[in-house]
Amino acid sequence: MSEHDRELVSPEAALDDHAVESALRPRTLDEFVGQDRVREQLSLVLRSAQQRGTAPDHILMSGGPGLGKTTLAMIIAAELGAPLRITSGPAIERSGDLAAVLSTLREGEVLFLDEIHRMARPAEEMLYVAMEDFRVDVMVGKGPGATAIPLEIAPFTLVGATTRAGMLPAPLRDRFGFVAHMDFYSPEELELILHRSARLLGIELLDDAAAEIARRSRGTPRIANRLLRRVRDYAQVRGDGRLTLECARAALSLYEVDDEGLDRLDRAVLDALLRRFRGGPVGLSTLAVSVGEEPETVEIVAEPFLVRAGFIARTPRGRVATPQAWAHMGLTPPPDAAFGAAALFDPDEEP
Ligand SMILES: Nc1ncnc2c1ncn2[C@@H]1O[C@H](COP(=O)(O)OP(=O)(O)OP(=O)(O)O)[C@@H](O)[C@H]1O
Repeated sequence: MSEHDRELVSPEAALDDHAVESALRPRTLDEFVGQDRVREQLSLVLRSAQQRGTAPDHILMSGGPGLGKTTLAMIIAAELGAPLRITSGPAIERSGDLAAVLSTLREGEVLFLDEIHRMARPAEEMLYVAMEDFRVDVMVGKGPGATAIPLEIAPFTLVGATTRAGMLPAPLRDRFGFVAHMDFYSPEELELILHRSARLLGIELLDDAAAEIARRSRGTPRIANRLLRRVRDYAQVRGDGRLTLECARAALSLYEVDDEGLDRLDRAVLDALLRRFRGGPVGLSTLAVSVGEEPETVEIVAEPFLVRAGFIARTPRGRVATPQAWAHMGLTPPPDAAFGAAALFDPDEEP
């Protein structure tokens, strides 16, 4: 897959998208579309803390890329009227990196720690203490003579985000008072998001075009907004600027987003699963190698949607294609295809 293709269909943010993405971010909980349960729960956590005049509990958000975790972190800070500090797990390579952030927090500040599961282990331990006791133990000296000097820090609210809640060590997970599970968005919710974005970008988006783009956006607002921009390009260059159903269909097929919203990576995964592994069961790493991707990319970017859309089932023996996958790819399953194993599907189980 070329970089260009990946940029179009991947839920990961591409660099030049950031300016537009931040312009399109909802600023308040009321403007935030969908995730109704999370919104309601979060609103209670925030309001009650405000009434008590204390910092709210630490908040963990789990969910795939592009579902709105960063947006929600910004909204949390805005709703609390608190400053926001943003960092990420990979940026914290040593506990000293974390100590530098924690010791400069202001009272009530919201610290957004993206990809929290990728933080260095020693820093994790420092974070436990900071979250619970608002203290960091700064190590002075080395070897047997090293001493820990406790340093008080201002009470703050940690907002952690992860694509893999299951990978967080239990002691860290347990220190969050509230865990928000972000799910894929329904096509109706994505339509609302698209209309809102079109309004902000000054684009004339017709209802049936919005429905078409929403249906093909893999349940992900970031993808919906990105496809909207590509359909806009098409309408501008080849049409009269209005985003009609015809424009949407033509542009999406040009960019190889299929009827179900599957992109090149999704189709490569399905193709390998069906043709090479006769529908499975096959392990995730083997599947990833056969499409030339990291297992993490297949697991986080492609698989959740393929499972959700009913093309793949995760079974204790590996990934299995469903009859719907064979039909979608226009292939006939062999007589011994392992559909039966799909009955063992348990969404919480990691084969
Ligand atoms: N509920 C929503 N309503 C409207 N727009 C949304 C919503 N959620 C996300 N978006 C849009 O999608 C884009 C991506 O969202 P965001 O950056 O918050 O995702 P994320 O989950 O933090 O992804 P990543 O983990 O990859 O950074 C934002 O620019 C925002 O415009």
